[in-house]
Amino acid sequence: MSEPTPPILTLNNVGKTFEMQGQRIEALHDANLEIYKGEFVCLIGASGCGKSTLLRIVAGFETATTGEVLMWNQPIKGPDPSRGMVFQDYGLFPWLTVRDNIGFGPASRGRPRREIKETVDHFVDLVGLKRFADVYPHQLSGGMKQRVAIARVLANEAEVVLMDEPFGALDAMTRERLQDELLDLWERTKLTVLFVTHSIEEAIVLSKRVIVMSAGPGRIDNDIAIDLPRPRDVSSGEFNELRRSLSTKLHSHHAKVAA
Ligand SMILES: Nc1ncnc2c1ncn2[C@@H]1O[C@H](COP(=O)(O)OP(=O)(O)OP(=O)(O)O)[C@@H](O)[C@H]1O
Repeated sequence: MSEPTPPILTLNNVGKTFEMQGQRIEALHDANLEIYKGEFVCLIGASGCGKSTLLRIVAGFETATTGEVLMWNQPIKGPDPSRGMVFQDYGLFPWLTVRDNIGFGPASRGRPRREIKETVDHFVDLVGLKRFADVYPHQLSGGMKQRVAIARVLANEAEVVLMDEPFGALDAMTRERLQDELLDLWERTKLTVLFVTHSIEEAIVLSKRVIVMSAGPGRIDNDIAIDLPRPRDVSSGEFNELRRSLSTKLHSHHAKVAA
């Protein structure tokens, strides 16, 4: 019998406490989570409940105070291109063209020029920016910038894409279009995505699983499978039922914290 595939990411009793001006802030308490290759998982929860902290620990930008974080059963010891982060403010280099932004990772890892060109051409095409390959970030719309940021992570051979409210700064129409594009990319590339959002609707549209977090201290409260067929119809009864149930869960946590 073949061995079961291990999770791509594992969090075992992960905690994070920050020290700030003599105060201790428990940003994350005893978080346990397993994510399997190819899953699209959204983290949702009130402001300050530790979503970004959890993402940054997985990225390797922060170290956990307690517990362990593993990728393919190996401890995460720092940032690595296999875990690429996409931020709300894009994080592009303004002095580089779209092409050079996307090729930055492979170039800094010393890949041959021809290979870099092929990689960049492939990803520029994949995110539909062929016509804009030689322009600078300030010449792009927000949606286009976010596509460059995603292509940059993919060109760097990320297996896991960590997205911290990537569409939060975009207008509703652009946001919906990018959600569709991201789902299309995800289906084609079989990426594993861990995505932070404040929007219940966005979480249900995108996810295979929604992780509900709560504050004071930050922790994981629920892990909910979203089994709706794709593409998801935001006006369907089942979608609304899930929206209501997630909203109730989020608000009951707020109420507990406030009490
Ligand atoms: N570098 C830091 N130093 C001190 N405290 C921090 C630091 N980073 C985060 N925190 C604290 O940890 C807690 C969790 O913050 P975090 O940014 O992870 O929450 P969040 O759920 O992502 O919030 P939001 O939805 O508002 O972005 C907050 O109380 C925050 O003030």
